[in-house]
Parts: sequence; C-alpha cells; structure tokens
Amino acid sequence: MNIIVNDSQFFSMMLRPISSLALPDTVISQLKNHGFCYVNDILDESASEATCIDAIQEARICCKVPKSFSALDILQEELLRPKITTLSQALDNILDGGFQCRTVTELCGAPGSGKTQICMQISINVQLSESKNGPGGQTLYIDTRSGLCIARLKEMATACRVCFGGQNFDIDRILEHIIVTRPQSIDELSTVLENFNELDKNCQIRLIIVDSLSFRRYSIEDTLQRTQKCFRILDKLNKLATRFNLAVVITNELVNSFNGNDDLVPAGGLLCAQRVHKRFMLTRLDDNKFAARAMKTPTMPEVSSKFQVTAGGIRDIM
Ligand SMILES: Nc1ncnc2c1ncn2[C@@H]1O[C@H](COP(=O)(O)OP(=O)(O)OP(=O)(O)O)[C@@H](O)[C@H]1O
Repeated sequence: MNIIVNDSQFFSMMLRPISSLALPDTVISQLKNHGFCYVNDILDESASEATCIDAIQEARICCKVPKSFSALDILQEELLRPKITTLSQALDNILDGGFQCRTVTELCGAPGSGKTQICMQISINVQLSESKNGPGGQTLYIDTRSGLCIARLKEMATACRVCFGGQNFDIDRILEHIIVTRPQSIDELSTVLENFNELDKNCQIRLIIVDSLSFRRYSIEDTLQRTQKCFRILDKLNKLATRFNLAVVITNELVNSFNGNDDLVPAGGLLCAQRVHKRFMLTRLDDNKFAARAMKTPTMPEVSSKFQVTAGGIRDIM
C-alpha cells in the first residue's frame, strides 16, 4: 500500500487514531468494537482476518497518499493520448484533434441532431491503427434505446475502405470489432460496466459509447434514486477511461429547464456536466447539415463548427 512519504510522515500516520480518519461514524465504531484504535492496527496483515473486513478496507483507502506527477509528465502523457477522428476536420478541431482516450465526452442534442451518427462513425474509426493515427482498438457500444442501425453502420464502414488502406479492408472484421449490448434498465447498464474487465480480456476495447444515458423510457419512480444511479455510472465510466486508457462518449437528451423560460438544457444539468470532461451541444441546421458547439472543454473557448452527415457518414461541409 502506497502510504509512506518519509520517516516522520510514516510514524505520525501509523500512530494516528482511527477516529481522526475521514470515515463515517458507523465505520469508526465498527472498527473500535473490533479493537482497532490506530492506523497501525488496521494496516497490520493479521487485520485482514477480522470479520469487519469491509470497514478495514475503507479505512485503508483513507490512509493512501495519492501519487504525484510533475506538470511536464502529465503534459507528455496528454500529448501521447490516442484520438479518434470523426472524419470531419472541422469537428475534430473543436474536439482538440478527435475524441480522446482517458476522456469522457458528452454529446447533447434534440432528436435527429446527429448524436447517433457520430457514435456510429467513431465506433468504426477507433479501429484505425496507430500508423493511421488511430488507437487501433474495438468499441463497446451500449445501445440503451436500440437506436443503433447495423445496416447504416455497414454503409458507413464500407465508405471507410480508403481510410483503412483499401486492399486488406474486411467489412466483417470491422463489424465484429463493435461489441453491442442493449441493457434494458439503468441497473443492467451498471452490471455491464461492473463486468467490463471480463469483456475486455477477449477484445481490446478503446472506446465505450453509451447512447443514450437518458433512461426516461424505463419507469424508475424515484427521480432522486435514478439521478444517483446515473452519477454512479458516470463515475464508473471516468474510472474505466483512466484505468484502461480508453475514450468514453455518452449521448444525452435535452429537457425543459426549471427557469420558467421553456429553455431546453441537457438532462442531469450541471451535476452531470461536472462528471464529464467535455460537453458538446449538437443542432440540426438544414438539409443534412449540423452544428456542434463546445459547452464545456478545458482547452478551448465556446467554439462551434459545422459538419454534414452524408450517405458515407460524418464529413466536412464542402
Ligand atoms: N444515410 C444517411 N444519409 C444522410 N443523412 C443521414 C443518413 N442517415 C441519417 N442521416 C441524418 O442523420 C439524422 C439522424 O441523426 P441521429 O440518428 O444521429 O440523431 P440523434 O441525435 O441520435 O437523435 P435521437 O436522440 O432521436 O436518437 C437524420 O435525420 C438525417 O439527417
């Protein structure tokens, strides 16, 4: 366990009373009832044999000192992060080069604003190899509203033949590398994510798509409970993005705001925005032209760009 920085820190941490840790009162009293008084006691190997193992684990996590990195290390890691192109230069530009690994990006918009079209396009493009500036991985496509149309996916993939190098292009292989799951409830979605490790053993997943995070069709009576579950899912997606160095893209619907002006805002509001790294608002313009506006990015002002959806997929407007 990574707890020690130097000798004096080591001793002061070891002798710290359990009651001073940032733990719920119930956990502290449980530990005290089992005779654990100091940090030293719970870090001892023999403590793992006690019946209150969950409380011990929770307390051990409290003692962890997170690793530190220099800003330069972080910058270098960020520059090396693979990006997934959308095949629209204009859209890639406002995404800072494409959908990034270790990043959770939210696409919001009204029905027909192009969210699913973008998701389908990147589920193909993530398979571009490193030599073609892609992550060269597979997609876990979590299709909560059965909006994924495989015939359309095939049409888009076929149009990508040139990007994949032409001769060795294998459409079946592209489709095989998009793993589709259709959870019927928010709880089923949680289970899919909890079991991600098992799934990833057999396939190199570099992109998770959740289209959509809004489970309004399913009747969960308690809105608060539903919101909490949604936040837990977003937290889990964040952890998966970091741990497995993959990109996460979620789509979200618009709902009426409570400001009395009938404004449409992304479901989950600001609390949801806090749990994603980037948020983009999509709108349909005319014909098959669309606009994307950055609502939240750590690197750019509120920029926007236009793109089109063609028979072949996402492209720049000529
Ligand atoms: N084969 C195609 N050729 C050209 N444009 C297409 C094609 N298929 C879909 N589109 C465009 O994409 C639009 C649908 O976009 P999309 O399915 O991504 O919407 P969405 O934002 O996911 O909506 P919802 O929230 O209802 O799922 C269509 O209205 C059409 O403009």
